[in-house]
Formats: sequence, C-alpha cells, structure tokens
Amino acid sequence: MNIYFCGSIRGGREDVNIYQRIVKKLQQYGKVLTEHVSYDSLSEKGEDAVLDGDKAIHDRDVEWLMMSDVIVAEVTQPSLGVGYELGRAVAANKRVFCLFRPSSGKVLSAMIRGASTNSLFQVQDYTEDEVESILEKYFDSIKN
Ligand SMILES: O=c1[nH]c(=O)n([C@H]2C[C@H](O)[C@@H](COP(=O)(O)O)O2)cc1CO
Repeated sequence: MNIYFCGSIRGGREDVNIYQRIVKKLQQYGKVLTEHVSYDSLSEKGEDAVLDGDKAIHDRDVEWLMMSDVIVAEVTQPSLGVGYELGRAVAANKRVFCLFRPSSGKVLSAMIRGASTNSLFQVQDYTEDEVESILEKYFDSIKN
C-alpha cells in the first residue's frame, strides 16, 4: 500500500516529533512516500530544491499523491501545503485520514473538519499518547 503523509513544513515545524511517530507507525502498513516530512533535518525553509525549485517539489508531490492508496495528514499545525494536498486528494476521490490535537488550543479549519462527510474523508481528534492506537484502529477499519 502506498501512503502519503502530510505535515507542515513551511507552516512551521513545531510538531515534527509527532510526525516521526506517525510515519514510523505508518511504515508498518505500507510505503510512506513522503517520509521526508518527518525528518528532523528538514527546517521550515523546506527541501533544498536546488535545480528545479518549488515546481519540482509540487509536481513530485502531486504525482505521489495520485499514486497513493491512502493519505494521512496531521493537521494541528496549519499549513497551506497540507490544505492544498487535502483539496487535491478530495478532488481525486482518495481515502483521507486527518489527525487533530484539540489540546493545542487551536480550532481546526471548517474547510477540513467540514469536509468530513463520508467515510472516505475522516477527521479524528486525538491526544499525543494515543496516536499509534488511533492509527491501528483506522488501518484495521479500512482492511479489505
Ligand atoms: O519542501 C517541501 N516539501 C514538501 O514535500 N512539501 C509538501 C509536503 C507537506 O505535506 C506539505 C507542507 O506544506 P507547507 O510547506 O506549506 O507547510 O507540502 C512542502 C515543502 C515546502 O513547502
């Protein structure tokens, strides 16, 4: 199974430790195409896109998104890129699972929470300690 993980990069790297836990867990279920999103070494400047710049990042990521069987997004730290990826995923009828931590004090965008109208697009509130078990439940539920 190809899994696309979305997490904030230029939107801010505050949650990188939780991205690492998510990616590690996701790797039990399939190939995570966007493992780099969880790298400590990746700053909020983004990837070193020396040759083709942001267009190369965009085009590669959209290609990976289209190749994915499921998209998992940590949406607590607001990110334009993650919002865009989720919009593209919905337009392509992809299976999407969004994770949000209310303990952050933030309120999730209505354009994400409000998109959760069927089982293909799910938004799950969670606390940091339960992130692995939440993912286990989700992947159990989409088996078959
Ligand atoms: O360098 C990058 N590499 C990359 O893969 N992305 C993608 C993957 C992330 O899920 C998302 C983050 O968007 P943003 O940088 O706007 O927070 O965009 C985004 C950037 C920088 O915008």
